[in-house]
Amino acid sequence: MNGTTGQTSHQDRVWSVAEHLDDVLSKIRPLDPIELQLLDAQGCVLVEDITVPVALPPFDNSSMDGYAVRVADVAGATEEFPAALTVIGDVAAGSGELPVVGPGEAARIMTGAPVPPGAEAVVPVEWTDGGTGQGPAATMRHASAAPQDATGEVRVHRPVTERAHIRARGSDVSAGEPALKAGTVLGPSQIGLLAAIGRGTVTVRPRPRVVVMSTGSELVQPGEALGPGQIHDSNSFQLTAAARDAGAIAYRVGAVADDAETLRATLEDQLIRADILVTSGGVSVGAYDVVKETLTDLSGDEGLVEFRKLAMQPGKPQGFGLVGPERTPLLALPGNPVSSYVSFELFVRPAIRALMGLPELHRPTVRAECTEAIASSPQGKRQFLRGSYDPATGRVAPVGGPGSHLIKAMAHANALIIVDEDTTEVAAGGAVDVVLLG
Ligand SMILES: Nc1nc2c(c(=O)[nH]1)N[C@H]1C(S)=C(S)[C@@H](COP(=O)(O)OP(=O)(O)OC[C@H]3O[C@@H](n4cnc5c(N)ncnc54)[C@H](O)[C@@H]3O)O[C@H]1N2
Ligand code: MOO
Repeated sequence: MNGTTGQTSHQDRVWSVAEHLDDVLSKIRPLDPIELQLLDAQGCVLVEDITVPVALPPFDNSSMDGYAVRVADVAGATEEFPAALTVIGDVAAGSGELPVVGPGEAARIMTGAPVPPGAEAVVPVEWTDGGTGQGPAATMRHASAAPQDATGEVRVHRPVTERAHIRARGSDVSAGEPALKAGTVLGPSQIGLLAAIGRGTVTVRPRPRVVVMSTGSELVQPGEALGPGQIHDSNSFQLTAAARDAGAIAYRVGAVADDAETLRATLEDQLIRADILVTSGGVSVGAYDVVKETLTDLSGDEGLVEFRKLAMQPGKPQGFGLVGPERTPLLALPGNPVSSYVSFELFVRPAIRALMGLPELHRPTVRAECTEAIASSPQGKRQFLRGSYDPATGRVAPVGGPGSHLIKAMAHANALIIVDEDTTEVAAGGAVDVVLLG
């Protein structure tokens, strides 16, 4: 499919960052919705409108630990001249059988417990003697230590108005009202609301499964000793972490050697569990750049991956296409560690978020004052330098140089400083756009 002629023309063309991103996003469709348990749906986009089935709160209940009383019984009460009421029992949260509060009576009631019939208000325990016959109570005595407090007499020191300290049925939300609209991203509070209205499952777009595969015969798993010429595989760890951070379920495949057959077989194996495939390395012009070699040669049935040059630094060589029977998106990122991470941020992260159907695909970008001069930036390329952004001052300081092997500087940065295509230098104090990495 992607024969020599097509390949040559693509090689000639230099793509802008925006063109490559548009091409990637134009080929990504949100994943089909599925029904998930509430906690599994965290961070996902709801695809159904949810209506409240029953009012919240479902019944009138107390907002205080105290005594459920009749208003007239405590009118004019003071500490000096308290209203003495007969305690007829306890109403704890979860109580099903409620005592009826008659004239001159009170029921001891706990926060969240249903207001018993006959009661018109709740007096907080601090406004009473707590049944001790002493001064104002600071707290109730535990039922296990003082079971007698559920009966006997309580002295109330202050009057209450009708409905005081009662949370009315439906005061939060009434039955039939919309709870959440389709398109809502489910954060902790939305999950809390769904649970409160009794939803155990919801229909959402699922988290994409991202398979991350690094390539390179020089790569050794961290924790293992290095031989001559070897380095530890850091990209697959960084990219897997980045995929999780973007909201995906990420699977890291150990580094694949620079061997076309192994790579092809590994890809075939991994397709089954991937909504998106990410490779690092092997996309440049070297003799062992096996990702490019293997994926350029896919038969039409297997899909099509294009390799292209971007007007960008780092991240010049990139591959993108759809592979396998499901035409799974594959992004082949350059192997230099900073290049692969910056490429992930710019292209893979938005793709993951598009698969999730999220409304905002991109990291926030702000305008910032650059604390140091940027002496030279390549003409015609969009450069992404690592930076440390201080939201308090709105200033960003470059961290490390432009080299795409500078792993430590990346780890000490929280932002990418954009030096656009037409800018070759930035004076100290000059304004730059900054991508906040969060
Ligand atoms: N003659 C040319 N050489 C190169 C060009 C070019 O245009 N002409 N482009 C350079 C640019 S820009 C980049 S970026 C890299 C991309 O190279 P590859 O994608 O083929 O990556 P590799 O050659 O496999 O590795 C590059 C570099 O990164 C290290 N690496 C790779 N994988 C990992 C990993 N998982 N963990 C840590 N480090 C990794 C690898 O050892 C190399 O040092 O090509 C330039 N060359
Ligand atoms: O463009 Mo490469 O990505 O500098 O290192």
